Amino acid sequence: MTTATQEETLGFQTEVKQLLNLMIHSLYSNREIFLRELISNSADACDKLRYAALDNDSLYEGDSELRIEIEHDSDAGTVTIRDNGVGMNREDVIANLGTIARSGTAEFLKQLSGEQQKDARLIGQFGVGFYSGFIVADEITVRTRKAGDDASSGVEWRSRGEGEFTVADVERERHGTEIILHLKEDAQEFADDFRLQSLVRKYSDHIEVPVKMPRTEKAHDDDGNEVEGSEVTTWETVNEATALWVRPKGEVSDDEYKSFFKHIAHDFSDPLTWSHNKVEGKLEYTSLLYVPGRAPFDLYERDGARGVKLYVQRVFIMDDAEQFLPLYLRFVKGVLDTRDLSLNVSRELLQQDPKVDRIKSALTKRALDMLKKLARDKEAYQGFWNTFGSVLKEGPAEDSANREKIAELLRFATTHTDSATQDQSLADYVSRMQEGQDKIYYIVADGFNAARNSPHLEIFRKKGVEVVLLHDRIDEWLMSHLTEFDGRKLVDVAKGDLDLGDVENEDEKKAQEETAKAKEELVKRVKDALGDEVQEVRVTHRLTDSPACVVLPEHEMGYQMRRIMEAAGQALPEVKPILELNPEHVLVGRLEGTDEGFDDLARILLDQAIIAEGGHLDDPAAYVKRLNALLSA
Ligand SMILES: Nc1ncnc2c1ncn2[C@@H]1O[C@H](COP(=O)(O)OP(=O)(O)OP(=O)(O)O)[C@@H](O)[C@H]1O
Repeated sequence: MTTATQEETLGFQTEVKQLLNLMIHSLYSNREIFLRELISNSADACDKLRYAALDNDSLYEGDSELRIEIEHDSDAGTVTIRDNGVGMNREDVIANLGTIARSGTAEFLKQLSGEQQKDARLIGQFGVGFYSGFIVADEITVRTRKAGDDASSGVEWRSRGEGEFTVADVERERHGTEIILHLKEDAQEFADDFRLQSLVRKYSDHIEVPVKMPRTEKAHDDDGNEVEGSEVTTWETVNEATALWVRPKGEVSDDEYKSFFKHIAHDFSDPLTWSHNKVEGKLEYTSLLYVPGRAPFDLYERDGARGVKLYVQRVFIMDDAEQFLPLYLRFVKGVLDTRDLSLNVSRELLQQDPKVDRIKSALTKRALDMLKKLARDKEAYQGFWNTFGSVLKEGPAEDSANREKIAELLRFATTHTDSATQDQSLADYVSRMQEGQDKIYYIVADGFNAARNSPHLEIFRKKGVEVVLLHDRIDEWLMSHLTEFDGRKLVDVAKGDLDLGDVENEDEKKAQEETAKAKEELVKRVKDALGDEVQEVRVTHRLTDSPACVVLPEHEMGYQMRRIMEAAGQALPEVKPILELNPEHVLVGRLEGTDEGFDDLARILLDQAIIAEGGHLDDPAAYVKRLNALLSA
């Protein structure tokens, strides 16, 4: 008998209430996942107990055969999931089953719209865990006791999922957790042996902890009739119950790999690809790495979950061991099982162990190779790139040792396709380079159209020289660390002097020099008119349609990065642009012939060039006034 004392009723945290509401509604057609989620939690609880018991055997309380039991009562309409894992005390229960302690949750919930399909996708990204029980149950009872505590420290938690829950102290002989789902009227189908067994096989086959279900048999008399009262119940293991990564590759089916991914990543959708490796020799480890099909909700959260599930000789040590993969591969999920670390390893110890670095560098290579293989399938890779490309772009800055490998995996929009889709590799670009071209050209702007229509591209389009079009926030940062590819320099077309190499012939170069000479007087007048608004004025041949453009010195921080840093509150020293004039343009010709109003026209050309660059004018009203005066003259 359990006598409940110290009963108190508490409210769910607001986020839990919101999540419950939306989840029940939007996951209706995915209802069966509740079982996978609850089994996953139980398996984690068993893993945690095994780990804690390494130091203190008595935590097993004489019951070291870790297992999960599932039973149902079709008359009562209940399904029970029970484990002899680590269990929870009262405090744990209130914290774990009453709140969501992940940062970014509130923002995530704001994105949910009430539109079923969209929300189901988003909630899948978030991971619903324990609360998914309420998709099929209108009441849940949890009974639990922390391993090692007294039998009197059991806790009972009850809730109808409607905003509050009740906790009470109960006597509990067994440690571990029991979750009783009181099925909703329309979910009674789950109180069925066959249904439950097939769900366990479908979702939880590869979990190392055995999942057991009871089988009751009755004896039969000589006439073949069942003998009353002769029932014998045995607990049969329903799942395969061996750790999937331990099995040889050839024996694991794609479906098994996929469902294992869903277990470790708490993801609803299939992974894009995976890589399973057993390494022997100096380092000994088995790794199974996955690229998910979609981004988790906290991909850009500073403290978002990342890293692999770490095992030492098959014993679970920790989730999210972030020391084994670089930050730019934070989307990779997986398992690492090694003999090279001690079972007592902690997060702090991981940071000091040189073997960790060696494994990290090996796993990084594996992950990059896995992406390289994936890239052979253009369509699948595009899916990957659209989801995780901007994270991979952090790579060259973070991991200079693998810079070239990462560079091969990058995809860009370029003037070759003139489309915003980032689907061209640098190798594609190099294969199309013009005769005499020895550099890879790129432009960085705030948006795709600003990049594509930048005046800086005019000469490149005229000469048929391809330019990489960059506009992601990270792009300028990326390019500041990616200065070469395949022996070719990467050059920002909006910085420094224009150098088209041998794409221009000697005659053209000579003609340009002559024009520059002929315009020396004009250049000087413009510089005098603009004063220290600009650091230099010169004529250019990079323009065909525009009268002028602004250029930055070669090693200056670009406009995009400046704007991002300024928006983040960083004070930067002011930088004056170089104004370049197109000597062929009619407005420049007109400027040359102007005396009165020269300063205003020169100023208009400068302001326009800044606007075309995506920049902001210091005094936009003055610009409009000057322009209007000119238009109405
Ligand atoms: N069977 C269980 N035994 C012990 N603790 C449990 C059990 N089920 C849940 N918990 C505790 O409750 C916490 C919350 O569970 P929940 O499923 O909501 O989230 P999670 O497992 O941490 O995250 P997610 O499932 O999204 O990865 C768990 O982290 C764990 O500490």
